[in-house]
Amino acid sequence: MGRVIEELKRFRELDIKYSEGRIFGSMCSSIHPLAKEIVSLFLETNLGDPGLFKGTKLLEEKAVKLLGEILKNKEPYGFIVSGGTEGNLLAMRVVKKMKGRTIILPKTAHFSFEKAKEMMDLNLVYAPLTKGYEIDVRFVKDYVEDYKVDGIVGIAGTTEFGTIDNIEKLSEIAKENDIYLHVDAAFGGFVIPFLPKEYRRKEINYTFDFSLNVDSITIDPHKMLLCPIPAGGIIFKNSSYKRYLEVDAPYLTETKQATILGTRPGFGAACTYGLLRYFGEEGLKKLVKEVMDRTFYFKERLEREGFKLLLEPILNIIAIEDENHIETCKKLKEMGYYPSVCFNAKALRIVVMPHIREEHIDNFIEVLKEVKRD
Ligand SMILES: CC1=C(O)/C(=C\N=C/Cc2ccc(O)cc2)C(COP(=O)(O)O)=CN1
Repeated sequence: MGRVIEELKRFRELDIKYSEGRIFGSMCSSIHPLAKEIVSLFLETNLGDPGLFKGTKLLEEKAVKLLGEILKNKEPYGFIVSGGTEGNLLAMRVVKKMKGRTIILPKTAHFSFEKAKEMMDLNLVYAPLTKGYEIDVRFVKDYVEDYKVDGIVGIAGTTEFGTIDNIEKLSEIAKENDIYLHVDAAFGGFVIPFLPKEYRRKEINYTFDFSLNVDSITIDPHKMLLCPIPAGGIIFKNSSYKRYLEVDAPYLTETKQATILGTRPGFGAACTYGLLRYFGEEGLKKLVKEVMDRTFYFKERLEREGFKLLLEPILNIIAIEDENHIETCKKLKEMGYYPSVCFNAKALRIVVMPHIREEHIDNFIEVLKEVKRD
């Protein structure tokens, strides 16, 4: 066995480690030490055959219940799945069966909806963005008055900018027109509810949960809850949505299966429950405050060096204006730094995850200055 491990270690050494402080474009981070212990406990569990793993299935149900509490839903129905992509795919599966195939969504929508379109033959209508990079609600309101729309997608914490669509207004449109509303809070779900008041702005509507007329929400533990991959979350308003998801699964210990993955790990559910119990509301508020403090340290340092941000950070995501953002990003990667780029704007994209410390920010800014000098 030692021979195999030695060979595998040589490959692992080729990976960049979050702890090196050079990964600036990831929405994942170093997993919490507690998670490592939970993974080893639940590594061989399979939620694809829950009758064999009754304890692990109970933990998934308890994790869904705790996510329901965060999302103001007393009777949540859902799963800990492989990621935000599977969460969004499951929501689109329900929309198509329940209502139909036309979905209106913002241009900031994650590309997982393009996968859903190809897999389910959806008709996606991309709504334009406001100057604040939120979905243009007026466009949505006008469009649904003229055309049949079956589902609306709003993003609570966009991948590119961390902006928050006005879910309250979208929920009013959805209710008035009997349209399904899915909220993609894959990233924002573990940030927005815990955002300190000093980082909340009066012009932004932060409400995105089931207190509104919302049918489903994606919320990913393997992003800001520091769970190991894979751990996505999909929560529906209640168990009435079950009938649109379940297929017969004759040879399993249970006769129905709803998720896209059949055989699926149980440690994601165990880590979600374990870390939610470990952190609690105060722990998550502390974690979010830390990354927001560092986001604004980053902002101030950048602006002091003459860089311009595309918008004031809303969550722990920074967009740095750059006419040659693709080239700049390429050069930074050649120098060993890994930010990302925006799609709907000429800007470098930075996600300030917990593994990024102030000294990493200082080093990044020195390298960025060098790249921009050349
Ligand atoms: C709003 C939204 C997202 O920002 C998102 C992923 N985002 C970012 C995924 C990512 C993670 C680590 C990394 O190094 C690079 C990218 C997904 C898909 O989530 P996934 O399937 O878990 O990747 C859905 N919605």
